[in-house]
Amino acid sequence: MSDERRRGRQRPPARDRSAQHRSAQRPSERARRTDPARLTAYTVMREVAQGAYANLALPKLLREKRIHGRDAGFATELVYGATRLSGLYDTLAARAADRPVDRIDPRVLDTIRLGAHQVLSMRVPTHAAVDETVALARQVNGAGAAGFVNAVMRRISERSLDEWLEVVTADVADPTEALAIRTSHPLWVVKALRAALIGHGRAVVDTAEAELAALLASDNAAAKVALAARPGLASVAELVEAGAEASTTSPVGAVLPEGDPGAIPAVREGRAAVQDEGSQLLALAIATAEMGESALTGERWLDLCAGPGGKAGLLASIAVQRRIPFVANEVNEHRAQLVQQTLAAASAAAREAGTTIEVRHGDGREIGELSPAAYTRVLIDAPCTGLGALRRRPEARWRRSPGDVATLATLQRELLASGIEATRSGGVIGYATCSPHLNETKFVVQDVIKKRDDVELEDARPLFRDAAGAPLPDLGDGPYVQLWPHVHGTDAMFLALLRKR
Ligand SMILES: C[S@@+](CC[C@H](N)C(=O)[O-])C[C@H]1O[C@@H](n2cnc3c(N)ncnc32)[C@H](O)[C@@H]1O
Repeated sequence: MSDERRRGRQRPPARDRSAQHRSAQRPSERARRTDPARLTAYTVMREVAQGAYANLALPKLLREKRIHGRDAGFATELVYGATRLSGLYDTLAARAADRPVDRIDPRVLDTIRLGAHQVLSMRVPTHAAVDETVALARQVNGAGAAGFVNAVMRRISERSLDEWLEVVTADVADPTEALAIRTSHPLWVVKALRAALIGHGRAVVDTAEAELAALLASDNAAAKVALAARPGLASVAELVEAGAEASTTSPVGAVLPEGDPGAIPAVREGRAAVQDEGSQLLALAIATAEMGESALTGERWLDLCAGPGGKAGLLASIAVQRRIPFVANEVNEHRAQLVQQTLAAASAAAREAGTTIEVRHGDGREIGELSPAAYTRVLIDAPCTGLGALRRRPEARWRRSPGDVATLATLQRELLASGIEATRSGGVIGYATCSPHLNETKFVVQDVIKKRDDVELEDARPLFRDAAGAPLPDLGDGPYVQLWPHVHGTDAMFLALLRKR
């Protein structure tokens, strides 16, 4: 939690400097409107409540409202922080309002979440945070609600975050439940992540609590903006020239300390892309895995679940360099279009090189039967709960449920089986998720391969090399690779590497 607070210390918009003066005024005389950054944050919170994704809705609205620089950073921290920590802030709101949270209007609750985040986890002076939250409430929730928000905010601001955490966990005997409250994660997610840390060999029972606390803290910290230079289309040097810093984790990566990645020409032109460094390493691992002799000629690569096209972008550009035809498949039409767009630069390079990139719109479960043994490298980046990318998707932890794991596990098995069918003898298959949940990772792979004798599990760990070419440490017991945000600074990506006999 202290990590969250340290990283969340965005400077507030300039108008907060006049808040000291305003706090001496009577509430009826105070500002009736808040600033555009807070209003934008509120609007995005409401969109997220209707099903939008914060990481898509926020940049769009910031662009529309022409909010840039420090104010954009402030709005981003507000939305991400208030959304991630909404479970905790709702508990505090209920205490402060002396009523169950489901008896607080959801629109008013969003205003309180934003206010609580400013007071408890950001550097905004308390009086400014309370005044601005009341001004926002008056503007978007109405005058009656503003009085309620004022009372709730004043009670919340009577204690520091640490003091509140003591209060709300005082009667909680179970340490895992207390950790879930403190770090604002659903209990089932905390339990699943604890099991994953042990099951992937990252922790033993004695070290699990400390590892878990570090992992959950990293879920609440702002993730850096990572960029990938697509081989043959852009270089890390070009990204560095544009203001990024070369990644130490990924050979094709760079990290953007500040600014809009869309302003970098290579990103705008699809020659580079925003992409987690773990995803970059994973795509590079698939491209470099050793194949059996029978797969070395007439190569053809497949990304079975490609949308929106991040890993396909890296794989396709490498395939073009090697003059290998590449197929990206996606079941969702809109996402298939996104793949088409992100592969536009690689597709142009493919035409020039006399090779092909095809974007296919269809169900990956059918490809094994439609095109048996047609591909030499196959990536199955399966749809999953995304429990490994919670820091980038602030609302995800509240949207997912344990039932999703069971539904997805069936689809994951079917996609993996189809991918194996589509692979030629000697070819390699990568099964990946951005979740470390055991039921989506190891158990899927073990279950599928125990019913087959045409595939063997390979050690994926030697394929993970950092920017200097050194083996990436702490990848688990193998043969799988499991990355962790608190260890590698990447999303918690999982990879199983298989070879077709
Ligand atoms: C984890 S995402 C893939 C991310 C992608 N590889 C990237 O790096 O950008 C999983 C994708 O699988 C797609 N999907 C879900 N069911 C599918 C199916 N039956 N066949 C093919 N794709 C499917 C989803 O729409 C989603 O775009």
